[in-house]
Amino acid sequence: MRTGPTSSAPARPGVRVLRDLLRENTASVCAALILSLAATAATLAIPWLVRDLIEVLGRQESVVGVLVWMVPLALGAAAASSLSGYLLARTGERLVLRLRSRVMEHSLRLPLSDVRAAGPGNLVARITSDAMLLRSVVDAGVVQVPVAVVTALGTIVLMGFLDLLLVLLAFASFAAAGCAIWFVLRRVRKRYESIQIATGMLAQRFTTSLASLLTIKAHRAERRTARALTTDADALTTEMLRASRLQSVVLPLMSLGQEVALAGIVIAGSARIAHGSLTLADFIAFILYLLQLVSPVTIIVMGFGRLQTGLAAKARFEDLLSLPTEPSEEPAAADDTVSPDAAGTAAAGRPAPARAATAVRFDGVSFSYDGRPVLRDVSFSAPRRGLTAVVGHSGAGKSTLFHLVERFLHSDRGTVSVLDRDVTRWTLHDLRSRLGYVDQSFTLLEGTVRENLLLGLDTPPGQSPAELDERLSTVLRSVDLHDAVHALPHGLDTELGRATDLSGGQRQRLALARALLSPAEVLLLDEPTSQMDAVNELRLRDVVDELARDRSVIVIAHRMSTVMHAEHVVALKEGRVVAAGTHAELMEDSEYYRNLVENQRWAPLEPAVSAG
Ligand SMILES: Nc1ncnc2c1ncn2[C@@H]1O[C@H](COP(=O)(O)OP(=O)(O)OP(=O)(O)O)[C@@H](O)[C@H]1O
Repeated sequence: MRTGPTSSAPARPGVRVLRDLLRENTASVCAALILSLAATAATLAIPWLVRDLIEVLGRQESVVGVLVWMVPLALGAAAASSLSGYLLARTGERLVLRLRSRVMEHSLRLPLSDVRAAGPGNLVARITSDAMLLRSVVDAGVVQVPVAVVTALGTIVLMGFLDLLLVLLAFASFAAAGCAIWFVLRRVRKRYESIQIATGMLAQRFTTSLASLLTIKAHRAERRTARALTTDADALTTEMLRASRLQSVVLPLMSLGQEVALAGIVIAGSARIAHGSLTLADFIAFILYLLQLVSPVTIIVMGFGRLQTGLAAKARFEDLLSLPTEPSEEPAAADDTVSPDAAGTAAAGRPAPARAATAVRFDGVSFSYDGRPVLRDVSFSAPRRGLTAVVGHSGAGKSTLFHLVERFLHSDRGTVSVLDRDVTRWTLHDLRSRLGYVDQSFTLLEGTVRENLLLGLDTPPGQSPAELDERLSTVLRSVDLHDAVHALPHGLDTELGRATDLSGGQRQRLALARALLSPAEVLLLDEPTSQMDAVNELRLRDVVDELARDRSVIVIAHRMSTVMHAEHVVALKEGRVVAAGTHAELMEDSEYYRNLVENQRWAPLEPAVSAG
């Protein structure tokens, strides 16, 4: 089975999410790095100047010469450090913004099957918690840890100038603690991978639960759903606690190393002072450097911890961004059935296939979901103009036909053509701009009525805002929605989807109004009147007839009235076309169709007329 247009395309290897993002912010990162190094250099000089100060005081000389250096250096270090911190935070925020928009756009361009497999909640977790974790790679990995390493090395070198033996002593204590910490941090990274998976699962279940809230409430399943969510939250907490247990030993291990070093140095240092091989000023400077070493070592240790978690997030981003998106702009292969035909495309203002005899054609098409055959050797065609109805029992494969036309899915065998051209030879953009699609759940986006109506239109219908409003009003009137929309708090500019929404039938009519505005040559309507009352259905049938006058309208119909009205009816049974023709022909020739009509719940709205 191929479940998406791109599943045959090779995965993009080696998406370097961090490198790409950093490249866009090189200047800020470099500035932050330079400022931080400058602050480090100034900080390193301070204990040395303290040593000079003690010596000057010992000789009872003026301290002004030393303070002239010390004060500006201390103030400069503070200023440079704070500016570097701000630049780093700004870069981090920009990076998160860029990353989020890249992930959101990429997710929207993925094949439907990949989005379903990943789960919307998991994708949401990428732009929330994972984005923040990746940010820490920039904070810690690009500036803080490298600068801390430089600071620590510089401090150790200066300590070496003061007393090499004491340095070796300090180094041995820190090295022992460092080895233990390294071992712990490696395990922390593994824990964080599990934490992010658990976070994604929780987000996924919560998102799905909120989307199904109506059903949950109607079935009084709040408590049961909350219990399932709590189980997922528990799993997350367990993982967090495991990570916290590991992390909780890191700082004490470091303190222990520092205390052992301090104790050893005080003992050894006192002995060396008594022996005359170390001055008091050098010893105090050495202790100051040792205390100063704590900060960079803490940054290194904690930074490595954050890096581990950030790198785990980075790997997840790279996995997601490596998934190939739908190829929207691949060049269409040469096809001599296609040529500019301005007359046929005045509405759309773009080239269309010339001599297109059929709007949609299926030639020996088979398709299966995970090896389970859904369509078997399907062949039929829908003419360039007029109404074609597709009928069949629930689960017969009717919606799957539309998904193949739209290239949401790819056939296993056979060819699907639109306007006499194999769908795989259209660019996705061109293909989908020629198709108008009203899906089964007549989905509206969260946005205003106006935005919903204009969705997918490259050019608004109307030169001026007044003309546009007039056009929208006409279309709304034709689906009997004009008064309902104008009764909304802000009319066309009312936000739908949250506090204000439409009824099921109104949503359906709005989705149809959107199709009416579309200049698409082929309209695919998946049960467009399922939620309408008889009056609205009759009205809508007239609208569809009007549409079918100069375009092809293919409708998946459960209502008898729609089917009888069609010029062409295709009957589908368990994924096979069992009959095709007019309603009258099928009533005559097809037992399956007769049974469908006789056993159906559809009630004719008017006496049957012979179609075709
Ligand atoms: N995403 C999916 N993954 C796996 N199987 C699927 C998926 N979508 C649909 N199916 C299966 O494919 C078969 C055909 O589904 P399809 O939605 O095309 O039927 P239909 O004729 O449109 O049904 P209905 O009239 O109830 O909408 C069904 O058996 C269904 O269970």
